[in-house]
Amino acid sequence: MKVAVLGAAGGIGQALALLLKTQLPSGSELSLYDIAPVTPGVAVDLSHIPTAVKIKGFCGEDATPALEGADIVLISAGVARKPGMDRSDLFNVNAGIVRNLIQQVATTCPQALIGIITNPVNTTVAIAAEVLKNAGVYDKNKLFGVTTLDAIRSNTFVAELKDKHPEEIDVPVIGGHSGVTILPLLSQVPDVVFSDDEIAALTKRIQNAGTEVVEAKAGGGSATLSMGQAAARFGLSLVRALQGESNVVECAYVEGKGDYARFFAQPVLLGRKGVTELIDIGKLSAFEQQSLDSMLDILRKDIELGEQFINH
Ligand SMILES: NC(=O)C1=CN([C@@H]2O[C@H](COP(=O)(O)OP(=O)(O)OC[C@H]3O[C@@H](n4cnc5c(N)ncnc54)[C@H](O)[C@@H]3O)[C@@H](O)[C@H]2O)C=CC1
Ligand SMILES: O=C([O-])CC(=O)C(=O)O
Repeated sequence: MKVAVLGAAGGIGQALALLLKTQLPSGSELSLYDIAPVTPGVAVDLSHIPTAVKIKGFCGEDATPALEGADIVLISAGVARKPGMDRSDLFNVNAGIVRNLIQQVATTCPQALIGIITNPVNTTVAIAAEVLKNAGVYDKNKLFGVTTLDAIRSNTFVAELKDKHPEEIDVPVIGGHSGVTILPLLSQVPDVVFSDDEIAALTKRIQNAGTEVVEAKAGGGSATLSMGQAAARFGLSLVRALQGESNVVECAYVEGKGDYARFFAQPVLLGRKGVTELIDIGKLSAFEQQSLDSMLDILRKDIELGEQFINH
């Protein structure tokens, strides 16, 4: 099993690489790539941790050596938000970065499962899909926008509010990954009852949680450590699915049936070939249905922007 992290010298990339070095199954290979010259050094640093995971670091313009033979590629390369910015403000820089990296994935490891972390996820996943499609190697079951951070935040905030253990809580989060497109399905959390006010406040906090971190870091970037944890959880779920484990379910932003938008975050069953089943989003409360209806225009426009960036 080989996992490649692109953007590995960054805040997310380094946290993710550390978690993968300590948690990937024995015999795995971990490959770190970033344009930053420090990247081989990050790999040397991590290589001193005594786990049976081989690690190598690569830097410069060419990601190919890092991608050769990769089964899973996780991409966090790109710029992060500063206070006052929206995720969509990152499009100008990050769209080109994702396009270039995915072009290299398309030629070097087209069969790999790909997880896109780089924002704006609503748009960068559409960019990746179009690049892969134009290269003739697109498999919609193998491309994921990583929205796991929305799920782990929801679990944390609900547990805090209801005095539960966070690991007992599993909130499905659907839609996309920015502002009102992030929709936690709080009505589906078993054995927890919320007042209408609690639902409204929690939903807003989950939608604004990225901004909460951006403001708290005061110009020093956005979520990196919690995102490292979220990406590691998602990446390790992909590993378990590739190894044949059954019942591996995660919420992720995928190209599904198109009932709501071409790409939509929802629970998916993972298997050896990526998504093996789209799990229905179930029954929504009136509040959730209304929130879903009113986000769709925004989500569809975000997706269109990515498609046009490649096919203009
Ligand atoms: N999906 C999600 O839930 C989340 C996504 N993010 C996004 O993840 C991205 C990365 O965030 P951080 O790690 O905090 O940023 P960072 O600035 O700490 O790291 C980004 C890394 O990307 C590298 N990079 C830039 N251009 C590159 C290229 N062409 N090829 C390879 N590497 C390149 C940089 O050298 C840097 O090491 C941002 O776009 C951020 O908005 C952040 C948090 C959550
Ligand atoms: O808010 C940001 O810019 C980073 C991000 O996606 C998150 O923390 O959810």
